Amino acid sequence: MKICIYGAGAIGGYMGAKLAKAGADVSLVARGPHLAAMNANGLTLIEGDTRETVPVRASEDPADLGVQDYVIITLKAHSVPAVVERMQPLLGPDTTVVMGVNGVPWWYFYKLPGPWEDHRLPSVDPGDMQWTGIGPARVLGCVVYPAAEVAEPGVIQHIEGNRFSLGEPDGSKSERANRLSKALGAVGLKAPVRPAIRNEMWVKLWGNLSFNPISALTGATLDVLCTDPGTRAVARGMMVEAQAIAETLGVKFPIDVDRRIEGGAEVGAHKTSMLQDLERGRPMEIDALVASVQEMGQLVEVPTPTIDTVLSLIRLRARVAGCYDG
Ligand SMILES: NC(=O)C1=CN([C@@H]2O[C@H](COP(=O)(O)OP(=O)(O)OC[C@H]3O[C@@H](n4cnc5c(N)ncnc54)[C@H](OP(=O)(O)O)[C@@H]3O)[C@@H](O)[C@H]2O)C=CC1
Ligand SMILES: CC(C)(CO)C(=O)C(=O)O
Repeated sequence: MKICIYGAGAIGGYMGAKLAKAGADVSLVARGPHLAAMNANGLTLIEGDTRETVPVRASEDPADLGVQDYVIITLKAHSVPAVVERMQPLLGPDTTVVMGVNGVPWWYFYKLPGPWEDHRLPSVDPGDMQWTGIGPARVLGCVVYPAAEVAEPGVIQHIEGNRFSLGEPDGSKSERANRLSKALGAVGLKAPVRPAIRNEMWVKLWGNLSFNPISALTGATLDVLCTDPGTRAVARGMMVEAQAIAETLGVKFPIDVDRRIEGGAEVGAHKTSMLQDLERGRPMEIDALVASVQEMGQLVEVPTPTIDTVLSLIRLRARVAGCYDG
């Protein structure tokens, strides 16, 4: 089974190191000093007290790697449209593409029964580039739970978690999902196949939608922003609006908003990825995490006054910092 991880930074590097260590046929698409370090010295994974280095096959050019059974995309959401053309050599008629990316996925409405079936989302898929160039029939949904970072080029620091939930857009228990689930399970990751992946996606998105921009606007870590009465109320307002949108689309939430905020607080003094990106002057995932939910609200005619307010603030904050051009 040939697996290629496209955008093997923190999350893709973590998964790639686990697969490579177990002898899987895995290759990585990466770039810059991180790619150079992996090719020179191998990929190092620090997990708990263990530090292990494995040789990996890595390239910036997908044409070096050939047609794959699975392409697992672990780029930041805004980086995907630009690589669709470049990834074509990896895609054959039977290639499955797993979107290991936070936020509302571009394929969200594919095979979603109801009035919006096959609707496209310009906020995450401008010009339908992914819908046309990857194709929703190839896609296996994924919710990414581990936390990791690139500690230095070629070195991945695992922080916590090992679950990558998988799910077909139509909820079926497919052969392709089961095969990947087993392959990831065999290397020590958890990859359950879920019958309703969108439900799980929204629970994760609740946090990213609200905690990420609030942390970037305030500089506060999760423990602080989830317990300060003012920012907690803002997060709650955004989550309640998101819940109304999702429920209109048929989503069922297994927990309530307050439990989700408590879960955020329990993570502790953690800087969200959006705050980290702002501090490092890197592009921020504002469209996939926040603008996409506003767009869905407009589609299903659910008002989003709190999301609108926070979105306008975070957009301007990010533009001023040179981290966003939307
Ligand atoms: N890190 C985490 O703890 C978590 C992340 N996620 C989500 O997972 C996704 C991936 O995040 P993360 O792993 O942190 O991101 P990273 O930025 O660490 O990884 C993406 C990698 O892709 C590389 N890349 C970008 N464009 C290209 C290109 N054109 N060709 C080759 N390589 C490229 C980047 O290089 P460069 O650095 O040069 O841009 C980077 O090394 C995001 O959606 C994120 O929100 C979800 C849960 C937790
Ligand atoms: C906020 C958090 C920890 C969970 O919602 C996250 O996923 C992120 O930092 O991007």
